[in-house]
Amino acid sequence: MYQNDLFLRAARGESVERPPVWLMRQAGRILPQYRALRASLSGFKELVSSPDLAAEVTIQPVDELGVDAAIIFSDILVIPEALGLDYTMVEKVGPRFPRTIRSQADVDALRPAEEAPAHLGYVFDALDATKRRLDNRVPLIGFAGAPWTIFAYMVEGGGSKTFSKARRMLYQDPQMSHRLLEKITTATAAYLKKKVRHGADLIQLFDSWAGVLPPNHYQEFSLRYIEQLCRELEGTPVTVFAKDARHAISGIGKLPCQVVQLDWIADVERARTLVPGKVLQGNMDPAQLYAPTDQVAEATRAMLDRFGRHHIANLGHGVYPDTPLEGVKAFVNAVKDYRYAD
Ligand SMILES: Cc1c2[nH]c(c1CCC(=O)O)Cc1[nH]c(c(CCC(=O)O)c1C)Cc1[nH]c(c(CCC(=O)O)c1C)Cc1[nH]c(c(C)c1CCC(=O)O)C2
Repeated sequence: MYQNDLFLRAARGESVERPPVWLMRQAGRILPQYRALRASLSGFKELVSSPDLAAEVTIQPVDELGVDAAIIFSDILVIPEALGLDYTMVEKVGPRFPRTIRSQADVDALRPAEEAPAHLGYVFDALDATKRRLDNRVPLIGFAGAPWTIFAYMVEGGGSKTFSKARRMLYQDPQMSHRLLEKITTATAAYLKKKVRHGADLIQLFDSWAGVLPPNHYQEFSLRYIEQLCRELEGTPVTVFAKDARHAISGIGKLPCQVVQLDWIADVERARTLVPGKVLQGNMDPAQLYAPTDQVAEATRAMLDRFGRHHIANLGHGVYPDTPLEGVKAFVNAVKDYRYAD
């Protein structure tokens, strides 16, 4: 079906000749083509909501870097927006929500979860345009935020070091917290199923703020909703990324998902033991790509040796926007030149 299906074969746990490679945030400011297009637009949201432009930047890293998978250009924050909570993307600051969730009345004022996909037509159109233009060269990854991470943005109103407003709500009103998480989960499940119908071959769930929750709260307010999403997506491979959640790894190992993304702090040997039978994705330190290119290549080979088989090469988090393109290419090419020993 695909000219290059290495990524999907590896994600299904098949034995492949070398690990596939792609980078989180590969469609973005590391590419001069992206920066040029972005400069001609009013902002990030115009790019996200214009299907042809989103398709164009989705494919740029496939052409420029030769990665083994494309990831649809979008953002995890389209879900709160579809639920009726608008955000703005402030240059050099990040996302800001002018209105946040503070009470049950705020939760009730959101749109019904079932209606969310009807407000996300531009994402499905972007998937359609991307599939046409990719012309079966490589598979396409769809994604969403994990419910806890979306909850954190909706309550906090933006990024935060501590997410103390969001965490306070878990202690002060666990019932209401669950109602909001249920709503986010229902909307996300409907959205992701529709992404699959529009050609997403694998779904990655980003729990970027997993690391601020203690183990009991991670189980109660995050993992169970991720598990629900994995179950609803049965038949489609799912990758789970719980960033900075060292304690969560054994719980994630029990999820009905196929791939587990590791951050760059993670201990690969420990993860192998605690996540038996799953494919691991990751986990080069994004800062490693600032090094001279021969060192990048050497560090990449060392990482591939450490993981062994059943691995998808990636960074431990999104590529930093000011990473030199030579460093990114040295990483991708070192993986593509690698062969498993046996
Ligand atoms: C937390 C989170 C967000 N968005 C996302 C996450 C989870 C991953 C992670 O932990 O980083 C996910 C995301 N955001 C974006 C993608 C596109 C696909 C890809 O990986 O290439 C993906 C997968 C585009 C984007 N999303 C954003 C950009 C930069 C906007 C620009 O070009 O001006 C891109 C390319 C903006 C964004 N979006 C978000 C933040 C905090 C920011 C600001 C930080 C920044 O500027 O890099 C929310």
